[in-house]
Parts: sequence; C-alpha cells; structure tokens
Amino acid sequence: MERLGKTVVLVGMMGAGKSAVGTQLAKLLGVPFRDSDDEIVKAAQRSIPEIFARDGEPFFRARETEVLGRLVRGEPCVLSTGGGAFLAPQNRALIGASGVSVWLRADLETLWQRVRHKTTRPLLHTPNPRETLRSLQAARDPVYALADLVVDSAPDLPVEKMALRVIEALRGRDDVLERTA
Ligand SMILES: Nc1ncnc2c1ncn2[C@@H]1O[C@H](COP(=O)(O)OP(=O)(O)O)[C@@H](O)[C@H]1O
Ligand SMILES: O=C(O)C1=C[C@@H](OP(=O)(O)O)[C@@H](O)[C@H](O)C1
Ligand SMILES: [Mg+2]
Repeated sequence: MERLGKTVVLVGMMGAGKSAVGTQLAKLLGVPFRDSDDEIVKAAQRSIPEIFARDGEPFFRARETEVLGRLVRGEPCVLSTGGGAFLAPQNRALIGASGVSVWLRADLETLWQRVRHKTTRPLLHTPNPRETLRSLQAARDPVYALADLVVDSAPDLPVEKMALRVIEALRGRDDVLERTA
C-alpha cells in the first residue's frame, strides 16, 4: 500500500494535459483532485475569459497565487495548475515548500492540436494563436524545467497512460509515495 505524502502539482503549457491527466492521476492514487483554474472560476463566479476581460490578467494572477497557497497547504492531493502558474517565483516557492512539481512536457504540434478548437484560453485570442503558443512555449520551457520531475507526453499516448507515467516518475520519490505496508 502507498500513501501520498505530498501534493503532486502538475505544471506545463496549455494543452499539456494537466487537467485531464490530473483527474485520472487523482483517481488512481485515491486522493482528491484540485484544479487552480476551477477554484478561481468558482470563487469569481465567472469563466476564465470573463475574468481576463473584466478584471485583467494581473487580477487573475493574484487569485492564482492565493488559490495555490491555500491548496498546497491542505491535505495531500493532485493539483493541476494553469499554464502560467509556475512562472512566478512566489508560486514556485509555495509549491516547492509543500508539494512536488511535475512538468508535463509536450511538443508544440501536440499542444496546438489540443487547444486549437477551444476558445477558453484568453492568451490565445490573438491573430496568430499558433505563433503565440510557440513563443509562449519557447519563453516558458526553461522555467518549467525547474520542476522536480518531468514526464513526456506523446501525441498518441492516452490520458490514462500519461497518469501511469506520472506514477512511475513519482516512485523514485519515497517522500511522495510513502509505503504503508
Ligand atoms: N494524453 C492525452 N491524450 C489525448 N488527449 C489529451 C491528452 N491529454 C489531454 N488531452 C486533451 O487535450 C485537451 C487539453 O487538455 P487539458 O487537460 O485541458 O490541458 P491543460 O490543463 O494542460 O491545459 C483536452 O481536450 C484533453 O482531453
Ligand atoms: O498558460 C496560461 O497562462 C494560462 C493557462 C490556462 O490553464 P491551462 O494551462 O489549464 O489551459 C489558464 O490558467 C489561463 O487561460 C492562463
Ligand atoms: Mg487545465
């Protein structure tokens, strides 16, 4: 038997699968699933595009930091972050203090195929969203590389297989997956 000793925090680009893989991972581990975007939406009672349009990105980022701080201090869970969350040093410090960060890494084409038909990501509401995604990825990947662990996605790897890959990566960390029997 194994017990989760620390919150598993999924980080990485939009479309990497943080929300989908996190949901599955929490089921496999038998722990609660939290998504920082969902918590912000619930508290604001507005969608993410509405928050960005009405309150601006700085307001969203401030709420994101509050939510991360609250969730990482709670009982161990799987916590999927929004793609920008790991960029702020303050957020990385919060995550590092009581969680283990896992970068879900995917190539640009995979990310693009997953986000191209959605209108839910305001940062991609630009004249050339594919180019925006590319430049965001180029700027952010060196920061995601600061995560404790990295798990590679592949275009044809289903969500459940990705969740199993994350568990494999966590096996090397006995402060995260603690053996109880
Ligand atoms: N491994 C995967 N295989 C197939 N589809 C995936 C996979 N991971 C995510 N998806 C799909 O890609 C889209 C974006 O995934 P999502 O979990 O919302 O990413 P993120 O939270 O990292 O932005 C969703 O429609 C999701 O179902
Ligand atoms: O990359 C980003 O800055 C963002 C990613 C989104 O989350 P996902 O990564 O879950 O799409 C959401 O937090 C917001 O649209 C901003
Ligand atoms: Mg998400």
